[in-house]
Amino acid sequence: MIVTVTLNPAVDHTLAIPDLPEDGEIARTDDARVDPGGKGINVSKYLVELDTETTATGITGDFLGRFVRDSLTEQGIDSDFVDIEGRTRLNTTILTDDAEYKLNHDGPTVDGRAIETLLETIEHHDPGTVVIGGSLPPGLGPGSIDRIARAGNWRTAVDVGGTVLRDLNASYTLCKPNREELAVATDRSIDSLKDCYDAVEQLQAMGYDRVVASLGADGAILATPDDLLHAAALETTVVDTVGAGDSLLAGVLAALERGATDEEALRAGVAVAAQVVSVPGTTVPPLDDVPTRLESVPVSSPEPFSR
Ligand SMILES: O=P(O)(O)OC[C@@]1(O)O[C@H](CO)[C@@H](O)[C@@H]1O
Repeated sequence: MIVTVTLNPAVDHTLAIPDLPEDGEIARTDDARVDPGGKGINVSKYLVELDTETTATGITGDFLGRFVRDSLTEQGIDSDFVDIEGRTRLNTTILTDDAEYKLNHDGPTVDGRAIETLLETIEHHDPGTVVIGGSLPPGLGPGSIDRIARAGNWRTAVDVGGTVLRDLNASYTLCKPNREELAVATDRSIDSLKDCYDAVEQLQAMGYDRVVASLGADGAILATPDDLLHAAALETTVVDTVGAGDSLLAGVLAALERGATDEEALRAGVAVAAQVVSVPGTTVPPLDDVPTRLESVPVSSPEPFSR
């Protein structure tokens, strides 16, 4: 069973307008939606659609926190959050005809004591894997992620920012950087796939057993202690990319949880992400046809890196 931890959840507000308004103008639209979000929560949403047992936990507060919890319950997603006095944030995505703007709030200040309550919650669910996803709210540092990773006999996977990836010290079974996070975590400029492979190997040397790198139109990489695999992205109509990395991670984890090979897991992740980018916000599209799409994901082992 996979417990996801979102230390800084969000209500995701997604609005579509043809163009951004000029200074002083009002743009009006009836094309808007709100979803419970934050990276760990999204992973749980996709895991449930992939028939994988999961509970979402983390730290919520006030009426937006209530919205997150109630919406997950309505969507049939098990959750068990620690409630604090501060207010869960509202993150906004504006989709215009030719661009995607994402505005993320810092979130409420969280006291380190909330982490101790959170640990009891995680332990209560007895997870095999804990996935910690998203930014740290003000008041918490990377040490709180290490604290969760070290607290139990579970595997810990992280989907966190580049500087946090660099600063973590506990043992991690997997991390999921995007291109920018790869660059920051390894202090490299990333201009080519070869740069990505080098950065991924550097992250493994830093102690992450497996690295799943989400590279947008360039597909994804899965590096394990034995293999380095690259999958090209599937052709799809992209509505927006919010949640793409979370769905890649969920697809990989769900497949590994079922005992799939690394290559099958990478194919599954890429197939799931292709479905998710074709719907707005962090809406969960039907994912039951993923098994039929696996063979269409082109996977290769980059020659100079074959292990
Ligand atoms: O500010 P963070 O925690 O890095 O990212 C939060 C967020 O942008 O990530 C998710 C998509 O991956 C959204 O649901 C959410 O709004």
